[in-house]
Amino acid sequence: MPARLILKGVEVSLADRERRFTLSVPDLSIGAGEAVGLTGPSGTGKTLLLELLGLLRRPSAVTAFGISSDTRTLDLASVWTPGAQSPAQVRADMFGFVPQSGGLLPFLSVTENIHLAQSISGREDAAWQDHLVGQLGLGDVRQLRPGSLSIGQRQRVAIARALAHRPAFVIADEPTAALDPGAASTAMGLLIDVAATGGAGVIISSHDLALLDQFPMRRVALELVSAPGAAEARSQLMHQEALA
Ligand SMILES: Nc1ncnc2c1ncn2[C@@H]1O[C@H](COP(=O)(O)OP(=O)(O)OP(=O)(O)O)[C@@H](O)[C@H]1O
Repeated sequence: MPARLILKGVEVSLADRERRFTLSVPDLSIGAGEAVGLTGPSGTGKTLLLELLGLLRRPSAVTAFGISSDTRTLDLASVWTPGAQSPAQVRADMFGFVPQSGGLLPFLSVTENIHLAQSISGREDAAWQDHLVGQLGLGDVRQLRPGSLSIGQRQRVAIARALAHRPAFVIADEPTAALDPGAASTAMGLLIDVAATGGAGVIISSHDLALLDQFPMRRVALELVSAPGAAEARSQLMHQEALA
């Protein structure tokens, strides 16, 4: 059985002196090769949810949070326990990230940026790297540095880099926000296709509902559920029908 990311009864909070925000995920499951679109009004916790999934935030409550397959279950809630595999190790091993605007290293070429993900994880695979460069239409610019690429090309490099080490899951936070509608649609389609080809599950946040509607993916949304004026703002993950 391919890997499946499973969350049940998971909560994560942000707090400072004046306020507290809690995101609740009653139930979320993302399978290998599956694409999930994440939406929700500004401030409902989309980035926080993606940070939780990518082990950048420690959950405050967990019934189940793990990656399961036939051969093993990796308990993601235990990565903060001393002596366990660290969040950074598990993150580098299991996840790829596509940030809002590239996040590429400016002094490395396209190929070197993509290859870095393989060398960090110890998963060198020149054939897969060449496949990604080809599928993402980057063959003609592979020797160039990010500064001489268009924004759309940079996002395609970021997609290739996120998938280069064959992660089980890809987390994309507003990956097309900086692109014009045509380039956004191309990049979104490629992200979904390339992730599926690599057998990776992908979760993509976007404000652009019309863009998400172009692709046949499962949809989840965050909604604010706290009463107005409540001491703690609370948001919750809801499941929606795919519209495409
Ligand atoms: N230190 C903090 N303490 C309490 N609440 C916080 C803190 N930092 C951020 N928040 C709140 O957490 C909520 C979730 O933020 P997050 O950035 O995840 O939302 P988002 O849905 O990604 O927003 P956007 O669509 O505008 O990017 C926001 O309402 C924000 O105001």
